Amino acid sequence: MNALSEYTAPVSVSDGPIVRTVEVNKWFGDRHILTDVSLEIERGEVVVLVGPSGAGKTTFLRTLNRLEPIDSGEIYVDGQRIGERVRDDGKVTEISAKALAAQRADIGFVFQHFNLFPHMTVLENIWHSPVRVKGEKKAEAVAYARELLDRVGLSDKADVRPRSLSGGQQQRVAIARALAMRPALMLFDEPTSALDPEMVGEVLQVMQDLAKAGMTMIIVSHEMGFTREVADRLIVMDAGAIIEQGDPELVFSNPKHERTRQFLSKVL
Ligand SMILES: Nc1ncnc2c1ncn2[C@@H]1O[C@H](COP(=O)(O)OP(=O)(O)OP(=O)(O)O)[C@@H](O)[C@H]1O
Repeated sequence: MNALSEYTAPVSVSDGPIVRTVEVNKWFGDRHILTDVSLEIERGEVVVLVGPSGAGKTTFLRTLNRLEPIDSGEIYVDGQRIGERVRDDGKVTEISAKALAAQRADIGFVFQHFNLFPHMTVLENIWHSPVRVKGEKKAEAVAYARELLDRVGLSDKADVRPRSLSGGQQQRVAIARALAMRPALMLFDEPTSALDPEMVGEVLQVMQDLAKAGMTMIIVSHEMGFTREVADRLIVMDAGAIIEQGDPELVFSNPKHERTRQFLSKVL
């Protein structure tokens, strides 16, 4: 499989952290799901987010591209406030659906279930959004889609339908599809947890290549071997809050929080 070494990040609009959240709070009904989550992620950083079931990891990822609106706090991606604008009088209002779609295009999202379009070929799945959403020229989008397919080791599958691929192959296509939008940031929500064990390695390899190529990544995963090798930072969430973070090896060997210790004893 070719390395993703030629990945080119889009031109950034700012020099600061690629992600900055300030005291983000989220409620579902009367349940407080995210509590004052403040976080900065640097460009090129690979962060793995862990925590027990229900800790709020998925919800947090979804707030980053506004799949979930927040109740209070601020979220900036590449210096831009996501989904909201602050009016001159200080009031916060939602941006237009079109402006939000443009912001979302900068954030690649890979889910547990790949949700490829079944009626399109593998190649069409990859170039479709850059043409439809970003207005790229078809010939260029197709050429880049072929390049990405090659980089995830699936050049020979360009013209087949997703259903004829294995789960691991489909997830690699989903990663290529997200990369086709030339995102500034990639979010992964348990990308290997729905796969048969023998498929996990090939997907993690693609993610590792991407990390080496300098992509900024936030990954929810319980793959601690991968985390040890690839992550710059491990963040532990519990009950909607960040309780601990740091170099994965240090957190593994010397967890500061009892809840971290309990969680790690189950996954290490
Ligand atoms: N749309 C929703 N409406 C109501 N409650 C929700 C909704 N989505 C998530 N929740 C609740 O929010 C809490 C956090 O869920 P979330 O999926 O973010 O946790 P998680 O850390 O990703 O868990 P897991 O590891 O099980 O995926 C859970 O208690 C969940 O039931």
